[in-house]
Amino acid sequence: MYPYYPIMINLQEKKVVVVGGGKVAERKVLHLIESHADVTVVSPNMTKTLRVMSEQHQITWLRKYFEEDDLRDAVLVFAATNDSEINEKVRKSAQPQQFVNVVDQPKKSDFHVPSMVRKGRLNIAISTTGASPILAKIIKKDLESKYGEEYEEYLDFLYEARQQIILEVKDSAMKRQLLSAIASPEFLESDQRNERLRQLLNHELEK
Ligand SMILES: C[C@@]1(CC(=O)O)c2cc3[nH]c(cc4nc(cc5[nH]c(cc(n2)[C@H]1CCC(=O)O)[C@@](C)(CC(=O)O)[C@@H]5CCC(=O)O)C(CC(=O)O)=C4CCC(=O)O)c(CCC(=O)O)c3CC(=O)O
Ligand SMILES: NC(=O)C1=CN([C@@H]2O[C@H](COP(=O)(O)OP(=O)(O)OC[C@H]3O[C@@H](n4cnc5c(N)ncnc54)[C@H](O)[C@@H]3O)[C@@H](O)[C@H]2O)C=CC1
Repeated sequence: MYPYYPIMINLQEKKVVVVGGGKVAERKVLHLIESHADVTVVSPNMTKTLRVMSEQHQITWLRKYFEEDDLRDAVLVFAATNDSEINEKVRKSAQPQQFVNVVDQPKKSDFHVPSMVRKGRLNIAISTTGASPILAKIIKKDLESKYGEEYEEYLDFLYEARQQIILEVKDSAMKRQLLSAIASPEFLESDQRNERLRQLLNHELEK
């Protein structure tokens, strides 16, 4: 077992090809669309949800059986049919620089899709490296109860506050101290975050 390398990847306007249009393909496509990827599904038929997405031009549907040329220009490829021979053919058709996920062959996949907790800018990915997708889902539920909806607004605040601190505070020790201060339960729970930040900044800058 090789350790996989986790990254948060910006897929905006990147071409992603999903071969197969069943339940598993649908789950992958929904997350890809959330990330604004340019998704093409190659499959003679698709689930109702995928059909609606195609009608609404959220995805491109190539209504056909897979052919090698369908992978052209894709950065990511999902071999998500229910036919393991076709999935293998997809994998073999890919160029070395393309990353392929084979839904029924974890060991032959260049990447796995983790379970995800998303609260705005907070993005937690859970992987069991193929050992147990169900455990990944259980851990996700657990983390979802710990990191609730309040984190979305809080992270937006942290983002803005950090930009402001970087801009206004030149001393690196002071900067570090302020960045730590705002990443605390006190700020998470406060409903007067901006006022508190201003006070802190004024206090530090007067020193
Ligand atoms: C390797 C990986 C490759 C990949 O797909 O990227 C893979 C492979 C396989 N999954 C299988 C089955 C199931 N997968 C799920 C669910 C999810 N599977 C996901 C990811 C991954 N699945 C990657 C590793 C993730 C990790 O390392 O933890 C999640 C996290 C993300 C997503 O898919 O979006 C998503 C949870 C989404 C959520 O958080 O809600 C469920 C449960 C359910 O559906 O409720 C079952 C049924 C129970 C079971 O079998 O365990 C099978 C057997 C198929 C068969 O029986 O033929 C294989 C193939 C094999 O293992 O050989
Ligand atoms: N990685 C994961 O998370 C999981 C993987 N699986 C695996 O995923 C496979 C697919 O599962 P489902 O989506 O439920 O199957 P499904 O039967 O709902 O869908 C299969 C899709 O593949 C398409 N297809 C078949 N031959 C094709 C070809 N030559 N070219 C293009 N498309 C083709 C069909 O038209 C259909 O849309 C299962 O066989 C299972 O091994 C199952 C559960 C979870």
